Amino acid sequence: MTSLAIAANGLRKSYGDKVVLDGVDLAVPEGTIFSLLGPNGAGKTTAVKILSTLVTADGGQARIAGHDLAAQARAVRAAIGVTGQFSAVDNLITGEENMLLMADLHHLPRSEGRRVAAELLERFDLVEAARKPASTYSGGMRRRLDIAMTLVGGPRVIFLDEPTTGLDPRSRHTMWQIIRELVTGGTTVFLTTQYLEEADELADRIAVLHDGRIAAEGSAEELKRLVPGGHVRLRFTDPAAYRRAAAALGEATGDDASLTLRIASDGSQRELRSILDWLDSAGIEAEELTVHTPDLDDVFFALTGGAPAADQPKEAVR
Ligand SMILES: Nc1ncnc2c1ncn2[C@@H]1O[C@H](COP(=O)(O)OP(=O)(O)OP(=O)(O)O)[C@@H](O)[C@H]1O
Repeated sequence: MTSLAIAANGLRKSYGDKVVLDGVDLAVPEGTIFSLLGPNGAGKTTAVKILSTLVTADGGQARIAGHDLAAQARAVRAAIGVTGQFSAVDNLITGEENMLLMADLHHLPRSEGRRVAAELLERFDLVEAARKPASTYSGGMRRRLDIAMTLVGGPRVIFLDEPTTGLDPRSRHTMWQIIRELVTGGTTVFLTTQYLEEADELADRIAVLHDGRIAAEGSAEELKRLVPGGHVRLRFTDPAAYRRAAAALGEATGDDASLTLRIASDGSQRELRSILDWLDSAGIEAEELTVHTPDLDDVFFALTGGAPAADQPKEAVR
């Protein structure tokens, strides 16, 4: 049986009369990436602060890496690393000095500290910048240094609070690669993000935080199955072909202006084949066939009651 790196029950937190967390349960198996997804102000950072012992919950319990959050806070702190909005990087000193300072904080012997720092600077592609002040680093370099510093203590659970917010696409992809590599060594990653795409890319399991509660939880695929919205779209250039298809396909919704038909479908090979077979046998030629499968945007907006996602085809098959 896989054990849980994070197990939380009924976490509550209010600031004044604002309820931020209203009974949050979490179960994160060891060696996996878990993503807590939510819009600005949903309470993601508050959850990270509670689970990393920085803030005390008003109610509920949690065990992190097997240690009770309230009774064994020191053991929890020794087992975790936290990076994110509250970066530990000191701008006035170099990247290497930041690393060595971290090694000192973890009471590593000097030679061991140097070895670990060099290894991590190399791993995070910071060797060239190592002797430069951190103030000269780009946003992506600073995040990499931040994570490298967190790894000095060999944490079993890492909290990454919005690790890619504000990064350009290239740095974001580098960060994703780093996060994936973290779990291959057995580390557990608890990631908060506002980016659905990021959760979809990285997370084994995703929880959507809304109104202080977990509105839904599951793998990206499981969450996508929660919302309807999958369809196939046929676009015609010949109005006569469009009308014939519309008349024959009773269940399709038509848009006369764009000569487009929309047919509810799960996008499976079987359903696509039957649509194509039907078109062939009726001698109707569609200009274009596109498949729209629900994505995390659809899930997120369905759960949080926002505006529906732009109705864009995600995958063209012909
Ligand atoms: N120390 C505090 N005192 C008062 N209110 C707070 C405090 N910390 C957070 N809040 C409030 O709690 C709510 C949740 O904040 P939190 O930072 O956890 O959200 P978040 O989901 O991490 O959002 P973001 O994506 O903007 O970081 C917000 O309304 C915030 O204003």
